[in-house]
Amino acid sequence: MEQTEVVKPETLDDLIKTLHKIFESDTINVEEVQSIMEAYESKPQEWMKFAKFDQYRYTRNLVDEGNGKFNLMILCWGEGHGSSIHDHTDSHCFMKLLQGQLKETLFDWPDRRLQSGMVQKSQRVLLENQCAYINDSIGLHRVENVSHTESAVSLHLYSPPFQSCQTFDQRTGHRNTVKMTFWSKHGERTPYETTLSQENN
Ligand SMILES: N[C@@H](CS(=O)O)C(=O)O
Ligand SMILES: [Fe+2]
Repeated sequence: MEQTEVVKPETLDDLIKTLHKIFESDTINVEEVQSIMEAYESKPQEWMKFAKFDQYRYTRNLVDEGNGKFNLMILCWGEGHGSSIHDHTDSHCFMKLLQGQLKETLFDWPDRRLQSGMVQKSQRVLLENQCAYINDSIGLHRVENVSHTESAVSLHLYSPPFQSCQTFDQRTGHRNTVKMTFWSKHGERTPYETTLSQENN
């Protein structure tokens, strides 16, 4: 596959422009997107307007709709906040750390017939500016900010965009489909009613 030279995006706007270009193509090169996202050096003043925290759970804040090809969003994780075990609805998922650290735990898909517990496959800590990648064929994950003193902020790109995912009970492997909502869009808080159904955390 054709891999264009990785030019370091100097700003978040720069990164967004480059992503628009890359996603004009119908085939996407995972390594290319990952390196571009990793090459952007996080500068809080560039993303602060999107970083809105909630006291109780992580928030999802839409940054850019990628011409319908991807959703780019900033997730804000307070101390001790974490997601459930979940899938990514057959999309590509890129996750770059803008601030702090996040622990990612990987799981295999549970066998529907066995109804047994889910055993973790691996675990890693993502550091500032690193960019991880997952999709449903790699498996499922849980993401947590395990710090008691530092918040964390991450930049996620999903392609194609999706509005719901499946969450899994670690003890039984039982799954639920949950709707995913935005705490804010383009820096503006989403009206209250539309955020009620968020359940992935
Ligand atoms: N995939 C999750 C965030 S994470 O835990 O990877 C979400 O979009 O809410
Ligand atoms: Fe995820």
